[in-house]
Amino acid sequence: MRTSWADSADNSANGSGNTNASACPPRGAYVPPHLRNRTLSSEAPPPPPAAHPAPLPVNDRVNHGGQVTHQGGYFKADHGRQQQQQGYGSSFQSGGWNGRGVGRERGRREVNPFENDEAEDLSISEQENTGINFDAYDDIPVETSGENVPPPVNTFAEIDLGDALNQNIQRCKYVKPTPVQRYAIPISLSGRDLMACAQTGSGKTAAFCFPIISGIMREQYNQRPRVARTAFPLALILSPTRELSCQIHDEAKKFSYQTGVKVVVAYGGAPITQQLRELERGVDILVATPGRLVDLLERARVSLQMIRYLALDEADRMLDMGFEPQIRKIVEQMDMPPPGIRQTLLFSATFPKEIQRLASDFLSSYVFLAVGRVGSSTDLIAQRVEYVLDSDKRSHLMDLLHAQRETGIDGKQGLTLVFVETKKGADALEHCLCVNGFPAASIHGDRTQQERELALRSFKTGNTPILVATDVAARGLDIPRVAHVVNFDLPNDIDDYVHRIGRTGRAGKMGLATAFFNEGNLSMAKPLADLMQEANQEVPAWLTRYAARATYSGGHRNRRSGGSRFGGRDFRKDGSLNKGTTDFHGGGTGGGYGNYGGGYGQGVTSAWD
Ligand SMILES: Nc1ncnc2c1ncn2[C@@H]1O[C@H](COP(=O)(O)OP(=O)(O)OP(=O)(O)O)[C@@H](O)[C@H]1O
Repeated sequence: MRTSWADSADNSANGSGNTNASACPPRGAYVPPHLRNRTLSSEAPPPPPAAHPAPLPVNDRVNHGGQVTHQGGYFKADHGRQQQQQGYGSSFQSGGWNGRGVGRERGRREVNPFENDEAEDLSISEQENTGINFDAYDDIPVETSGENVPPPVNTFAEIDLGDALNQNIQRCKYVKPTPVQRYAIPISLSGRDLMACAQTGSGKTAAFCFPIISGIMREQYNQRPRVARTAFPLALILSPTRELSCQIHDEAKKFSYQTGVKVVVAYGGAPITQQLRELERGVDILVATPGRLVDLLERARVSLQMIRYLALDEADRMLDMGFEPQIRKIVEQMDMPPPGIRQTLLFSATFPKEIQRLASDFLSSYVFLAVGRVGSSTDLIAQRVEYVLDSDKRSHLMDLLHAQRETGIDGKQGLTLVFVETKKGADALEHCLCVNGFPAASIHGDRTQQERELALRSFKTGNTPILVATDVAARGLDIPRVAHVVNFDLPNDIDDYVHRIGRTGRAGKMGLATAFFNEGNLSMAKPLADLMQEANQEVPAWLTRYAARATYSGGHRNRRSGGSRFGGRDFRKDGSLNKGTTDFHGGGTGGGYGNYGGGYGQGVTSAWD
């Protein structure tokens, strides 16, 4: 009989299990708490040096040539920009598309992307999406700004996305739109540019995919240039990591099944020949990482001249110092139509003002949408912070993992994602966990793409229920059953923390996030304490003292200094750029929101590829 990993930890501690355990250095040799006779040093954090007395932290192109009308149950937009593009008709036939072959991808039988879902135990797949707790969203504050913002919808039925897409929404078991979808879909369908900031795990992928797919279905794009071996996609979706691009591709394929809209993915680390072959077979929506796309553009295998929709997922990350030059090259220096001709959709859970300012170069008379409280730190994610010395982190982590054996979800072991700062640190921790009987895999930028995919698959399936990761896995990844996120090493930036913990507590489900804090994380004390307080989490008194100390010593440089009720605030409202109007929706009690930090601190880019 196969024993569980926690059992094998017990066995190894008893000397009967893992023979590799002896290979681990003495500090790494794990002894479960019940077999030990000592208390953890981390349980009683040393008080910080006397702090200065300090108060405790308290708890436009609007009408771009067309009117948006609400006709017969769906939004119709007379996009002025479409008329500027040659060859774009607009005879949307509800439920079908123009000249697109149902069930065929340019002569090939279309693979049913729902096949695996249907083969799965129905009760599980039902739980995944229809089990979403929409009540958790009732009290969510929403802010829109910009001129003539189209009104939100309450149901998918209110917007005619087309029969084929509607069927796919049903196949996905999406019963009603999430808050970001309620607002973003009508805004995008009306043809407006959009900067959307909404909590992690709240359904942003569908929020930008549905309008793109529906738009392509509804219009005729039959006059694409014919240049041998060059692909002319109509939509480009960029994301910062290979894994996220693959995930968006998988989702987009489900949403576009039998619509005739063809989705292709291109990302680095994988052989380019296969991707070229796919592109040659035709592409409507290209999902890509920036590096591989630049390669394809330079080889003239892709032209952006027909791009009608540009979406940046994790847009703040895409426009920070690591990626901005590549993004500018793709968007501004190649042959992509300018803002106002193409429609641009930017999505993230975090949007620092400095990045908003950069992003506005890519947009035309856009709507800003903020949904939900800061980042993902809603009540759905229970946040804990523990004082743990660097030297105690491994044994403390193993204690947490050991304790989890007792608290499986629905009789199943939940998955645990452990974030570390460096690639070497990831390797070392994975090794230590494995030799101590905790089946772990790791993922970081020094791994081959094959190794990365293998690790992710093994984690998703529960074969290795622990994944040690750098920030390469911090954003966007939607892995069901991630019950616990451990910040073994805290990031230097509170926004990175928001994205990391957002790998749990997704789509209305509960999750747990534990952070190990020590003197090395002083700059995170105040933003972390503020964030936890805003999310109604218990802030340990010692963290409050560190936060006060950090404030007084000037150690706090994080960008979200003021705290905010929203994941971001429209930077246009701060200065002379404020031409639009602002609407607030829902959100329960008042309290307004403070400044969204401003300033853009240097991000840690080393863990990214
Ligand atoms: N309307 C809906 N009803 C039920 N489930 C939904 C709905 N929309 C999306 N989901 C599910 O919610 C989960 C999270 O969605 P998604 O990955 O798009 O979140 P996100 O907002 O992009 O998160 P992140 O900020 O981490 O990238 C997915 O499993 C998705 O299938």
